[in-house]
Amino acid sequence: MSASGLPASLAGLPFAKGHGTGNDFVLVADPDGGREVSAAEVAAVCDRHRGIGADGFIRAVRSEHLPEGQALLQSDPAAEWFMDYRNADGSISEMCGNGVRVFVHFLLAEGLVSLAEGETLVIGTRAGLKTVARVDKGYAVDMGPWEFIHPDHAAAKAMDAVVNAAGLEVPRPGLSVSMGNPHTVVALAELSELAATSLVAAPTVQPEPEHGTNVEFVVPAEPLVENGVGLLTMRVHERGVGETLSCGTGACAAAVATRFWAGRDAPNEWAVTVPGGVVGVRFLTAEDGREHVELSGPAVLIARGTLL
Ligand SMILES: N[C@@H](CCC[C@H](N)C(=O)O)C(=O)O
Repeated sequence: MSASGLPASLAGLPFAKGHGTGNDFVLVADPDGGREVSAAEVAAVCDRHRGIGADGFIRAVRSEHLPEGQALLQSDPAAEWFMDYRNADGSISEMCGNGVRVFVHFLLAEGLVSLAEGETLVIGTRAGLKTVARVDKGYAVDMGPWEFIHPDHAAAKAMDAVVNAAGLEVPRPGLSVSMGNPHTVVALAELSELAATSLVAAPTVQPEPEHGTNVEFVVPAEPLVENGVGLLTMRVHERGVGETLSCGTGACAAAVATRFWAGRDAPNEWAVTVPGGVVGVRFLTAEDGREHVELSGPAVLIARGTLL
């Protein structure tokens, strides 16, 4: 332990702090992959009282230095950089939608990549390759295809989980969706019900996806669609964190579930309002012929520093 109270192993480590719609991250550049971080180190840095404070910790490593990255380089040699993502408690997550935008913003600010208007950057993640472009108000990320988590999910079955949280009058039906990482989405009828739901403790989900789940409570607007865009308000309890101001993969899962519930005439474009702002979600047919989900939103860096 150093005098700062942080693990002594972290002393002298340069970092940046950033966020995407209030979902905040500590970012560290480790191009040669020599600076593995432990769960205890991540938890200490992300501690909001004794550390820098963040929902997640992101290490930028050249893909060639990680086994997961090497595998991705075989399918796309352009995937030079890998986003090594940890939740605030130190656990690993496969993917972070807000994080990947902030990650690219960080790589640009550090001069590690360039990304001109009209160009794209391919990033390696534990949920596969993600293609990122600059857009008007930030970055757009091709998040790849979505999937139902429960393999026995029948297309006719609108719900496949029962979710409970403090403040709900009765347990609610939910739908579990993978965006590379797990989500369970619950629709509520009223904004007042959303406000009354307590996310201090993790909601219970039955059956719970094998590796736990992030839980999104959504209130579809009435009317649902304005100028061709579906409108949702969402709060989220993130696996490995707690309630956060935003979750990019969660917003994608929320749009997937609500579009599924709304049926054939539901729009392909969505605006998801979270406590920290608004993110955009679009459904596109990609070059591989499959439906992909695109997430767009801002990315901000607020500070650079050195851990003591
Ligand atoms: N906030 C992220 C998701 C981060 C990972 C999540 N907590 C998990 O464990 O899967 C996002 O913006 O997608």
